[in-house]
Amino acid sequence: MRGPDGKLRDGQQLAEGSIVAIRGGVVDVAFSAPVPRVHALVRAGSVAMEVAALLENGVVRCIALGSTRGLGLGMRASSTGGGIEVPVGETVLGRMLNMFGEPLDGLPPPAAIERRLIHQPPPPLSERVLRAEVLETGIKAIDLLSPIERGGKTGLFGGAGVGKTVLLSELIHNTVEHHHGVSLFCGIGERSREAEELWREMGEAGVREQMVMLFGQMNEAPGVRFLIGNSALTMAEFFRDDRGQDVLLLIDNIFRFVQAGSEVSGLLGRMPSRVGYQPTLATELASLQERISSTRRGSITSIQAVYVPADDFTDPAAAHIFSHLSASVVLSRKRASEGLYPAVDPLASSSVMLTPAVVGQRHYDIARAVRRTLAEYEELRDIIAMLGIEELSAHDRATVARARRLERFLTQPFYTVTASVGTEGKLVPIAETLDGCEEILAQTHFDLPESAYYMIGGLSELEAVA
Ligand SMILES: Nc1ncnc2c1ncn2[C@@H]1O[C@H](COP(=O)(O)OP(=O)(O)OP(=O)(O)O)[C@@H](O)[C@H]1O
Repeated sequence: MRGPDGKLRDGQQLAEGSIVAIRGGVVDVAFSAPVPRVHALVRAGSVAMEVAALLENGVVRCIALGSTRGLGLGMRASSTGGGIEVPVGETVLGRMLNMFGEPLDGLPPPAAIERRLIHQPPPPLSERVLRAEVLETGIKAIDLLSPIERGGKTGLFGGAGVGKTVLLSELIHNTVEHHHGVSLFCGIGERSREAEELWREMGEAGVREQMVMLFGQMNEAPGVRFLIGNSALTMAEFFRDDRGQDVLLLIDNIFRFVQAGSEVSGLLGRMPSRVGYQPTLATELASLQERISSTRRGSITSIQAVYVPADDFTDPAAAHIFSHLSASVVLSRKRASEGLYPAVDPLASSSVMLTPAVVGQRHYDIARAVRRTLAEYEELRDIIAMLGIEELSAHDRATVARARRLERFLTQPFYTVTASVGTEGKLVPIAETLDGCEEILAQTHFDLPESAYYMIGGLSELEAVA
């Protein structure tokens, strides 16, 4: 690739070729020597492409990173042999950029300290560290049942419309302001409207200056949605490695990265594998996820929304993403339909942080007791539906009473939806969440109706009512 000044760098040689085939977003270009290598950037007119495969006789197969409209057979294409680079450094902070690091916010391009290739190896194993530290979010259900690991990876799983984006925005609201370091938001294949909203909200909250936003939304070419994660990581790695900072990386939605990989794979003519996904799904995902790691120098804490197709958690994409995470917050449609927001499924959500050694014995015991109570209630639900609650033993009735209160206590008003719901959002420290759950498990204040526990902050609010 030419430098920002458009000139060739030392040792680079311009290769000229011509287009011999175009199939959707895949373009074949025939080069006489030198033939560009895999991941080289090729330009034809205004269209940028990345070499994905080398065919016979100097023909390279490229993925277009924009619309191929206007390209024609025989058209000239050129490559310097260099790969795609993005600007890195403090000057990208406060900006909204695309996968090339070009502005989407209408301002001049960031004057970068340096430009770096978007494909980079993950840090070596010997450099990695685990800190076993919890990132408190102020969201009761998450802090209690699925604590987020600082420097780890958390997934927010859910089918369409169960509240992934709302929860991710709330997490941004609750953590970005208190985060000492930089934040990076990477939008992959979601709606552009959501991108615009987030950009505006971050500006209003005054946190934009310590944040970079990269977007490759659903209207972009599959190649863009496939590569934008790499662009984001290259920028994040600069802050982690060169500046020794803690980076908060938010991704909405990592499933769209897998989906884009599948589109690209199809266009490249590869035979699909299980459920139609690309045969390279595991490798592609790992090459991105492994770069998201914490090292001796700095950390990357990532929170990734994961769309689960047709609410099927055995879907290969969801299952593979799951295997990379240290905490999984699973959102359930049933809870969302009952209005129990955030719709966190207490039995399906998990975290490697939830051990006595990390969160302490008391937290661990309360979380287990809450889970057990809710699991017992789940089993009793069928009997209640068939025979009515009167048929239950006194012991079971008490379990149901506790479970229904816990369920409601774990709901919480969010800042993100204040305008549409009408209640001001609330942050609840983990100590208050633990006290609250303990009191419910001990059946304190049981004279109050269940509804008193719904959409409150800490249990002290209940005492005010009582
Ligand atoms: N915590 C909440 N409190 C109140 N309403 C909520 C909450 N979370 C989600 N909702 C409701 O659910 C709707 C869908 O939420 P959201 O857009 O976050 O879903 P999603 O899972 O990201 O969906 P998609 O897969 O379509 O992107 C919201 O517009 C809102 O009406």
